[in-house]
Amino acid sequence: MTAAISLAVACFANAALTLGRNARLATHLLVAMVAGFVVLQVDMRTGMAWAFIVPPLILFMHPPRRGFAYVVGVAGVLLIACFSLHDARDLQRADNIDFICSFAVVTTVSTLFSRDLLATTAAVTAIAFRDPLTGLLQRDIFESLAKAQMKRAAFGEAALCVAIIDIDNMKRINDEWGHAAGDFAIQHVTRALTAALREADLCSRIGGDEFMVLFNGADADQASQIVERVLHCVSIPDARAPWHSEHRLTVSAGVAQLRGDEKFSDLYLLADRALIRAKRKGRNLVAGSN
Ligand SMILES: Nc1nc2c(ncn2[C@@H]2O[C@H](COP(=O)(O)OP(=O)(O)OP(=O)(O)O)[C@@H](O)[C@H]2O)c(=O)[nH]1
Repeated sequence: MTAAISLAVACFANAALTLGRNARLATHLLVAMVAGFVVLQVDMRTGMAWAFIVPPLILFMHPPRRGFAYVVGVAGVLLIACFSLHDARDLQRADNIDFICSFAVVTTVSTLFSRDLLATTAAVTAIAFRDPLTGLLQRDIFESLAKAQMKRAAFGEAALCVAIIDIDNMKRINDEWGHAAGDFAIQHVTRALTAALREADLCSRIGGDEFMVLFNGADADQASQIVERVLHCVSIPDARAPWHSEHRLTVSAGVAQLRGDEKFSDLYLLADRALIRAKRKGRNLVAGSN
């Protein structure tokens, strides 16, 4: 009865902590309570029977990568505690040996299952969050990450900028060398972005031939310099390009810096207007928003 009440209290505390977004502490608490419940059972047999829920519980609540080591650790401690606290004669009983073997099997199967789950989760995340042609972030994921970073930047000292980068004369590439050539151009620009951007910069293909970058900790001048590097990388000819030497691939860009409490849509508009100015000035240029 006491054990059942403590388990109920543990579940309640866990739910409260999880709702309060302290999920890690909630997990540790629940695992500790269940492990305590298992160890303090009146006899080893009942304790071991309850122990069966520990590995699946940990793997359900913990991210699988950490759950892998955590489950083995908790299961080991649990077994040692059961052995030390209960009557040693219990060990002689064949059915308890059966319990221990079954527990080991449940632990192993749960752990293997967690590895599968990890691989599946990674694959699904890659499909859901990434643009299939470029591997860059999907627009809506980029937008929500950018909004979160903008909120943080509004409270802090660090500057924040966004840039919109658009391939020049993409329609001509598609019309003259086909859509596969257009796709090649998009991938070429993606490679240039990956080479020129810093690790902290967020990048997305927000539309057909249009990319957006968020520079955290860079003002308009610094962001423009990085975008200039992108322009330089794009201009390096690729021998595999379907247009050979008949075309020179270039991009234009508009940069806007967060000055006050602008929303994401305001910054987008400023960067987009700057991009239009860069196109009007003759393309292959970076323009600022002022
Ligand atoms: N190959 C390919 N083409 C695309 C894709 N998405 C959009 N496009 C094409 O990209 C072109 C975009 O053209 P615009 O940006 O409007 O114009 P542009 O020819 O690039 O001219 P400027 O932007 O003014 O330099 C259109 O022809 C679209 O059909 C894609 O995923 N693959």
